[in-house]
Amino acid sequence: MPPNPRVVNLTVGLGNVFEGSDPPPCSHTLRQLFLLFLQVHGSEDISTKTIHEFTMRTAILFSALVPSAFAAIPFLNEPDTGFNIEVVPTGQLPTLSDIKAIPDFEAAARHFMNVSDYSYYRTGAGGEFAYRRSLEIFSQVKLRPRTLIDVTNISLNTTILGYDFTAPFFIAPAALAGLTHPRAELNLAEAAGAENILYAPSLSATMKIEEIAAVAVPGQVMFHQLYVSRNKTKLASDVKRIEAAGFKGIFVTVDNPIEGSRTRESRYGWPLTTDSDPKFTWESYRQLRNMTLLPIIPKGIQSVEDALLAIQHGAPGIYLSNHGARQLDTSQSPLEVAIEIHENAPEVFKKTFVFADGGVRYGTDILKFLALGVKAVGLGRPFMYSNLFGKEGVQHLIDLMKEELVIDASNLGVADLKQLDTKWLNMGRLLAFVYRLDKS
Ligand SMILES: Cc1cc2nc3c(=O)[nH]c(=O)nc-3n(C[C@H](O)[C@H](O)[C@H](O)COP(=O)(O)O)c2cc1C
Repeated sequence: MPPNPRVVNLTVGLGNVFEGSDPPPCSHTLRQLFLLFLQVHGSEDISTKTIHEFTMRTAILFSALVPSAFAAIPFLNEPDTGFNIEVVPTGQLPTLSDIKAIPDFEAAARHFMNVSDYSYYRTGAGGEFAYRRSLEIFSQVKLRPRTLIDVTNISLNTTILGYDFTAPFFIAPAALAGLTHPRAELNLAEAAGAENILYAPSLSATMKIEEIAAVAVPGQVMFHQLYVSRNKTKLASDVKRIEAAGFKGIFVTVDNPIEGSRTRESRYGWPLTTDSDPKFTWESYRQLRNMTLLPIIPKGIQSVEDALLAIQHGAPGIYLSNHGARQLDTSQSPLEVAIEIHENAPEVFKKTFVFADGGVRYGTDILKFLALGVKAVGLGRPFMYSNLFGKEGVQHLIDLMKEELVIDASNLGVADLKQLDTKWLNMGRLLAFVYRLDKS
């Protein structure tokens, strides 16, 4: 018997609806389900009511099945794009020109670094569920390209808190760059200077605050990360040193009242690199702001409530981050935080400058953050891995990302990055993956 065209249309349509799930349930399965449904109901009638009932039941069925299907997909350190690190002799790096995309740097690092040092960079907290989600969530967010748009003049130039840079991405603060290169943070600062992108060294850097500042090229703007020390004399001294060395802004880390439980790293006896004050509150944030004229941006905002509190307490910017998922496992990914804010208090993106990082590896990842209203997007681990190749490696990463961004923006049909908004994203599908706050 030829298939009933109405059944075919309906099931193909439903296939599209559920295509956001991964793997997509195919139209064939849906057709079988629908035929089964008709059989159970003992009816040949395909009325609107029957279709409606079938749709509702199938939706319920798939909403139960899809998350488990998704969870069953094994995590890939890097998607397979044909980079064969196995041909490189053990203990050697590939040639830099073989690094064609940002994830290649991590494959090279895992191959080259000793397991203890690699584990320090790579570690997430707990079972690393948040680490994996921060990376995987981007592939669940779909782009909606527009066509027939002149994209010949895309500029990546951007302004961050009044300072001009050549790209809307930056080098996020990460401790101990010396594990990858003897010149440690100096390479990162120099590459950022040569390319005119923002770099914010960590307070737990291998090099001293002043040593990093000394390699800045004339006019180069850098921010600095700050942990709020329990020792108030040290805290005052840290702030003064950052200011005196010429840094133009401070990211104060607020997502680590105490260090996270980092299982992978703990196997190798890594000591704590911070002495964060667990008593640090919004009131102390106000006091900290009185210690300097530099803008102090809370780094590690993970909810719409805290984004609003930061604005209430006069923060000149906020930084959405879960510390590379190193603090609290199963904390929502920063992309989800951006969505949460966009859904519940979109004015945040207008009232304050929003930075974000976490799992960013592709040009499209950056475009998704920008579409939600984030203005500057950070990368942590990739830059640390790129430092294995020295300053040249860091610059190679920056060039790759700039190139990808232009290519991706062109194919998305965005002539000007400032035009990006959620119309370029499939928001409906996206919201199916995030926790939506109860507005009642
Ligand atoms: C090895 C390592 C060290 C880090 N050290 C710091 C730090 O000292 N201060 C801080 O605020 N964040 C630190 N972070 C978090 C980064 O600033 C950033 O939030 C995170 O790496 C972004 O995620 P990504 O690695 O997926 O890009 C560190 C991250 C890594 C991987």
